[in-house]
Amino acid sequence: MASSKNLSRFWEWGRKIICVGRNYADHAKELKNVVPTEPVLFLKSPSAYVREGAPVLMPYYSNNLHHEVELGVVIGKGGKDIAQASAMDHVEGYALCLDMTARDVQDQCKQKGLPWTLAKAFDTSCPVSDMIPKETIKDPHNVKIWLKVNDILKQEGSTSSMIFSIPFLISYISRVITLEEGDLILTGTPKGVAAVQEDDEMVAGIDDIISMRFRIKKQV
Ligand SMILES: O=C([O-])CC(=O)C(=O)O
Ligand SMILES: [Mg+2]
Repeated sequence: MASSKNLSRFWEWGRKIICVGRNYADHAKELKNVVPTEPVLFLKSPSAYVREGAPVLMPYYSNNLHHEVELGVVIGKGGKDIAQASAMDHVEGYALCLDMTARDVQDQCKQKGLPWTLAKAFDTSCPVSDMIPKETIKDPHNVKIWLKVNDILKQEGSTSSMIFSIPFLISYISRVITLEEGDLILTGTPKGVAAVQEDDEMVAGIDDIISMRFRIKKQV
């Protein structure tokens, strides 16, 4: 069945999910982190993907699951050492993504100097929308990403506030990690991250281009 795979269903490719942290100064500050001078990178497992219709699960070891709405960039053409000038040629499209974060676990990891895997990479930690064709978003550095919980607006930010641009991130990441078609880059979240509870409903969107909804359930 591998031949039936289509990049429009990038989440089925099982490729890398590369996340950028602290790419919005307002969010770095709300968590009392310094505003970075170089991108902060971490990874999620491909098993983190979850699609509308399935629940987002609170890991059994966390009591403080946070939403982070982010613009995702779907890689269409792989590469290593990609120049910023040609970086956008490697983009197939975009996706609306959530970087679900077990904040209590992340805080413990930070204190102990341990990696964030348990806080960031658990199953269902990466809800994703359908792929948005590249042509639909003419300027990915000028769209509004937003998220509501139970109809209350929690996050709303413009991608114009990103510290590191998409071409910069593609170039920077590809010096370290070879990019492959089907990879996804999460470009960071604006301020307003907060906890969700069992049975809460999150609705997120990119302007009025796309929206998606997910319900929170506890891992059993
Ligand atoms: O956990 C964090 O604060 C880092 C992060 O993912 C983001 O800024 O989007
Ligand atoms: Mg994030």
